[in-house]
Order: sequence, then structure tokens, then C-alpha cells
Amino acid sequence: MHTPFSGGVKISSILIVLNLKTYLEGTGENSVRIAQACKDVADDSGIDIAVAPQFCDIYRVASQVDIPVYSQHLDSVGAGSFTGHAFSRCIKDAGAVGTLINHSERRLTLAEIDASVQAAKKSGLATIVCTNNVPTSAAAAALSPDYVAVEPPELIGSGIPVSKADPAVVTGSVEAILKVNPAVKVLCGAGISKGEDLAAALELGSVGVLLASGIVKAASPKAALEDLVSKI
Ligand SMILES: O=C[C@H](O)COP(=O)(O)O
Repeated sequence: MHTPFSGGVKISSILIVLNLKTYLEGTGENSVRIAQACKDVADDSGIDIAVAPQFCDIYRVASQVDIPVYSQHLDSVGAGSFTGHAFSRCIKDAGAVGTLINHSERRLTLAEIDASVQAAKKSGLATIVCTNNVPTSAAAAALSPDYVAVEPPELIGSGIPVSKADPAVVTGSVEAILKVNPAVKVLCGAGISKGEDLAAALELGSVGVLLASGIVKAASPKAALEDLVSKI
């Protein structure tokens, strides 16, 4: 199941990235608990599952659970006179192996996305650039991240899977990215929660999914994760 490393970071044939957003209030132990559920399901299924907690929980999760941890955002600043930024070297030192960039809930300019991809690469972090449609997917691919994750914003948190509601944005992104930079892998997200959603996402040409609410807000995140991988 596992394929070789890219820039020091393992790139799997199928990847599930669980974004915890700010759903878990109060205690980092909740992030650890969900990360452990991801780890258990990854071990049982053989599918790589990564988790993207809040910045302040990266160290706690990475040091307590043997799972790939992604940052939810990263700024392109280097060491210096910058305040309130997510510095790539500190994110890496905290234990992250990669980062989301330009999530729909944390948009950047194209120039900032480019600079963030470069900063992440320089620090040895895998990069997932989020996009909202086919043209932005093509633009993101030109910046050579490891992954582009296409997510129609209107479906995020809706419970309506992109693989059913807007399959063309996934197939269109796959096709456009292949033309621009075939080395870039495609994830899709928004409304994904069930095994049939992941299976459909793979059939559309993506190599995995970026998801959040369907797992994090489930009564049993572990049971929801087990269902997610059940059709593979
Ligand atoms: O980062 C995750 C995406 O925004 C999808 O969120 P969702 O699974 O809650 O729709």
C-alpha cells in the first residue's frame, strides 16, 4: 500500500486527510483521541490516514500518536521580525509532516500560495493546496505541490458529497492537473463521510479525500472512519 517518500515525506497511493478545523474546543486530548482512532483504522485497513489539528495541538498529537500530522495552514515567512505567523520550520519541528495551504476557510493569494509551497518544501513538509474549481486546480498544479485538494466551498460541511453533487469538478481537476503537472496527485473534499463517497472519489480519479465534519462530528469518529474505508 505504501509508496516511496517524496521530499522526505511518505506519499501513499490512497490518502485520507482528516481536518479537525476548530471543531474540538478546549482540550488537545480530544485531538489526540481522534488521531488515535485514525491511527487504529489506518493500521487495520492499510490505508494512510493523516490528521490536521489546530496549530497548538500539532506537537501534542505528533508526540502521542504515530500518525502523519498536517498543519491546517502555513505562512511563507522565514525567521525574522514576523508576529502571529505560522512559520514552516516551527511547524516541522512541532512534528508535522505536511501542511494544507489555501484551504477554503483560510484563503491566500496566488503569490502567497506559491511562496507557502516553497517555504513548506524548504522545511521538508508535504504540501496540499486546496482549490475551489477546475481553473484554480490547474493554477495550483503549476506550483508543483504534492497534492491539490479540490473542494467546492458550497458543499463543505453540507453532508452532500462532492463525488455525487459535482463529480465534474473532480474529473475536470484531474484532467487539468494531468495536463499541467502529472506529478501532482489529486484529492477531493466537501461533504465526504461514507465508504461509498470515498470509493466514488477514487473512481473519479482522485487518490483520496480531505474531510472533516462527517468524521469529527460523528457520535463515534472511529466507527465513521471504519465505514469510510469499508468499500476499498
Ligand atoms: O478540510 C475539509 C473540507 O473543508 C471538507 O469539510 P467537510 O468534510 O466538513 O465537508
